[in-house]
Amino acid sequence: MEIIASLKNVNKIYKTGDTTITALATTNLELYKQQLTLIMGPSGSGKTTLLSLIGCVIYPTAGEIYVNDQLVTELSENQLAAIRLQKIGFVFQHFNLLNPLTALENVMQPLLLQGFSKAVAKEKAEFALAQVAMSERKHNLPKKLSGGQKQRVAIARALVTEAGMMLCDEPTASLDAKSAAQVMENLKSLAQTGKAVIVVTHDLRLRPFADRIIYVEEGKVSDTIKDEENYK
Ligand SMILES: Nc1ncnc2c1ncn2[C@@H]1O[C@H](COP(=O)(O)OP(=O)(O)OP(=O)(O)O)[C@@H](O)[C@H]1O
Repeated sequence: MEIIASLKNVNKIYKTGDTTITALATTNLELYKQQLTLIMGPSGSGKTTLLSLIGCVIYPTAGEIYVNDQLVTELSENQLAAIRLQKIGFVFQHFNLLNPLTALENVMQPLLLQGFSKAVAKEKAEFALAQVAMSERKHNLPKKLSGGQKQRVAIARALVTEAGMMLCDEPTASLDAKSAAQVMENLKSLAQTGKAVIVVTHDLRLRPFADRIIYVEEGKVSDTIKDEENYK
């Protein structure tokens, strides 16, 4: 299996006043292409911190992070922003679509930011929308779409740049069970096309969709669950 990102002796410690919070204890981890990896854990356990580190959103307190064999922890904020735009797709719980724009225009946005022409952006955006079965709704504004449909547009927007890695923070938390299953099926088939799809969730019902599950409990990463009672 091909590695897309790795963490070597990485930790993240927050200091506010007199208190020190170890959001992520020292972690060694490799993430792979062509896999849907679930990062699971109770509220406040460090899942978003781990995802933000992998996604080049925050710097670790110590350790090294590699994305596509590039040591990203030595890069500047601007260089990290460029990596996020080109190499990583983000999907959030609340979709974060731009309301005045149609589904198609929303998906074109990251490509226009990257400097693609409108014609090329449109062609690529239409292909991405087809991958999540949203072609028929491409001219709809977000307010005319259901929650599940909005999330599929958000997934198309995350994959349109041909990012190798898709990072999803609670992508199904606002959805009913049927829409959540459809979104997870979409993400799973994207993993099968070669992408590394990494999904943070506290919803244990999503486990059947995963190729791999990583548990984060009290800032510690492991491949086994300690106490299911803490997950809600
Ligand atoms: N910017 C910050 N400053 C101080 N403490 C922080 C910061 N970000 C996170 N923390 C703390 O680090 C710990 C881990 O937070 P994190 O958001 O990673 O957990 P989580 O598992 O994603 O939680 P949830 O499921 O509730 O989103 C928590 O104790 C949190 O309060």
